[in-house]
Amino acid sequence: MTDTAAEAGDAAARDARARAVRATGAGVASPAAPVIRTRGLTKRYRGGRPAVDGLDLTVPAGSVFGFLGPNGSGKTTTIRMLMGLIDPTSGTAEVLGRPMPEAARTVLPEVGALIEGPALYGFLNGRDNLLRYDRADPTADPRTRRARVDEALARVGLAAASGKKAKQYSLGMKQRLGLAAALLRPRRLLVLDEPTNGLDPQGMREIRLLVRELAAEGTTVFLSSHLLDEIEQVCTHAAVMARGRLIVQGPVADLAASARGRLAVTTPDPGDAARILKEHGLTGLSTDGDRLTADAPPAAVDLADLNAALVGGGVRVRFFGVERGSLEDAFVALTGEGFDVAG
Ligand SMILES: Nc1ncnc2c1ncn2[C@@H]1O[C@H](COP(=O)(O)OP(=O)(O)OP(=O)(O)O)[C@@H](O)[C@H]1O
Repeated sequence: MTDTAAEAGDAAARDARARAVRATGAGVASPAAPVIRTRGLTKRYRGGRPAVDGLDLTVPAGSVFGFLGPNGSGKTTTIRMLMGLIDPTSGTAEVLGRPMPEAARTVLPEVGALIEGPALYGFLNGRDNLLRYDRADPTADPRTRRARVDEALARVGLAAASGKKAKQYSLGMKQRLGLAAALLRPRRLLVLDEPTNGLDPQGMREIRLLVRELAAEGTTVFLSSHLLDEIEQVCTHAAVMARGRLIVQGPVADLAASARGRLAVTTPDPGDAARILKEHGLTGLSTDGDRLTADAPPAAVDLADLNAALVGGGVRVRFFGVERGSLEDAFVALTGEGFDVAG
């Protein structure tokens, strides 16, 4: 297909979606409505398999929603469709209850976004970069501009560094300045694409703290990450992507709990312990020094009986218990693959 034909196809699809929205009267947001909702959202770049394939995503209002997946799983492509930067091949996306990309003009002023690093002028200092952003917003009152910029700088901890040129900023400072730009006006939704990518541990902690603060004030935060522990630390909800498809979504606590977890035993007698656990039908045994783990037994098995069997068999038990499943366990169980956290 030529570019023009592809664009014409996009335009036709957009018109069809707009007609469908008008016909159903959708597009009027109710307070309890999800902040993001996609149905069958699909993007196929030229040739190749879909980068995003039939995505049904529901992001509840007030959540910190982690969009998790290994590199190349379709996270950025999804975010770009949600923000109206590219058209879907098929399916629909609603942001703040309105259809995207059709309603981009009214939706985007209520959405703060940080996608693929902020666009900054290196030769301007932090404050002047923000003044530029604020000036570009036709709805921003010039009389309160300085106060707004100062507040945003303070918010992200850059007040003291605001006179420094942006090109002298560390990656973490640039990221925080980008966030400050997103926070120049009140937002109902913040969309952050890998906000801690490339940051040192201290920078990561600062961004996570800020995300929690914003969420506490009622802003819904949608953030993508390829870091499982990051999602477990800051998110209330998560969706897991693999190869363009949604694997699972829901409250983080439920997702982690759905993983069975592991029985762990610490003992100076690991050989005897392994034999006894095997005799009691436990599977997935693995020993590392004095620590033994196994798939958690089914609920019907009383852990007290298992512990008594070990002690009765002469095993000296230092620790015995089931360790909670992590999001990584859930991912591995659902996909049968390891989660590639490198990168
Ligand atoms: N403009 C493009 N043209 C063609 N293919 C693309 C384009 N952008 C992304 N892709 C492909 O689509 C797939 C999904 O990429 P995407 O960037 O959405 O994933 P991601 O989960 O955000 O990964 P990363 O964390 O590496 O950015 C990949 O196979 C990628 O190579």
